[in-house]
Amino acid sequence: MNLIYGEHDNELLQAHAHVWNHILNFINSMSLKCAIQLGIPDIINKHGKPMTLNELVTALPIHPTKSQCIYRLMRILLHSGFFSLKIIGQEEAYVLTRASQLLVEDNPLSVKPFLLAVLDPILTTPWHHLSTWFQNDDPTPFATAHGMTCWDYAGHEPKLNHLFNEAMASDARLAASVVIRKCKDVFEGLNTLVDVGGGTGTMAKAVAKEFPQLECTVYDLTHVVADLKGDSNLKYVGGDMFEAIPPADALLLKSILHDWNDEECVKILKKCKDAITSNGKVGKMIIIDMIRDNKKGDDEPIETQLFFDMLMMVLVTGKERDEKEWAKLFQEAGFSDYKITPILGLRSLIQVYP
Ligand SMILES: C[S@@+](CC[C@H](N)C(=O)[O-])C[C@H]1O[C@@H](n2cnc3c(N)ncnc32)[C@H](O)[C@@H]1O
Ligand SMILES: O=c1cc(-c2ccc(O)cc2)oc2c(O)c(O)ccc12
Repeated sequence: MNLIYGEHDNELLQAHAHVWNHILNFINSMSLKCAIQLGIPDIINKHGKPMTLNELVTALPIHPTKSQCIYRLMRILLHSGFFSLKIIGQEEAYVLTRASQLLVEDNPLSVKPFLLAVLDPILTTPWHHLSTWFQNDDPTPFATAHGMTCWDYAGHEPKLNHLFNEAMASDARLAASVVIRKCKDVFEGLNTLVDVGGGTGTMAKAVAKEFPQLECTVYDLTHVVADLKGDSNLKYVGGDMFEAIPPADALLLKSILHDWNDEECVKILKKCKDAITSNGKVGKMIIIDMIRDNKKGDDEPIETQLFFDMLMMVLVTGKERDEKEWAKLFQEAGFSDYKITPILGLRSLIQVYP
């Protein structure tokens, strides 16, 4: 190999930096996790005005020998856009950015539960098994790491069940607020709705509150709904969507189909079709999921889609699909038409008709 680059020195150095940035990329995630665990966004938020380094260090629950290191943690988080600096008198002081506002505990749309779930060792360990998984016949790197599926593990291990349900609930709060404001008409004229794989019911509760005439059911695995109590127009039912789905005018499937491979999705969709066409009625499915965009555009959304797709491969048997792939699933399960409404950035609401 020719190691004398001469006029290509610049490209060599750029390539070197590119490789190092990828090797060390985990430092961004881990620094952010540390800041969240120390409560830094909450402390700055509660301070109510820009916070100097001294004020921050004094407020933090850290050992005095580590005080000198906080500015280094803050420096990398400033660089990655989680905090910014304001000049107050002669001093610089930290303020939250839009990104760190989404990590504050009392923000109802907080992404903090997701961060704590995705970066928990239960969900990061499978990444260390990715190459082994490529060489064996396990269904997922999660199964290679833990010896069972993510769903079985959550059924046995309350910590994962709790982390996962909290994370999904935080996402459901965001989705519910947008869907109810922007797509109210989707629920009009319905008498019954089943939220298939509805988790602990955050989305269904919001819909049930907005539409008091609508009878809502949250249908999920028994370990997820076992201790949950419904109210006037909301109930919880435990069961397996691969076996049967309670009949309804409409079925909601939010972040469900991206968890499963094509064969599994067609099985679920056929059960959905049975549920919305029972008793001679013709209902619909309301899917909220990502539609992968194949066009080259803004770099960040493309990278986010690729990250989500890898997440679905490593933790579960799923994938993120483009419109053609979605249409193929609907057609194979016997549905005749669908309508896409883009609502949440990369995610869309898809109404699917038998
Ligand atoms: C990614 S979460 C989505 C939760 C909720 N729909 C939301 O978006 O907030 C997937 C859900 O599917 C449920 N699930 C997994 N396998 C299932 C099955 N065989 N039958 C019913 N629900 C299942 C999980 O327990 C989990 O609550
Ligand atoms: O780690 C995740 C994250 C999601 C997720 C994140 C943000 C959204 O807007 C929707 C979904 O979904 C997951 C999922 O469905 C799963 O089975 C495992 C992990 C994750």
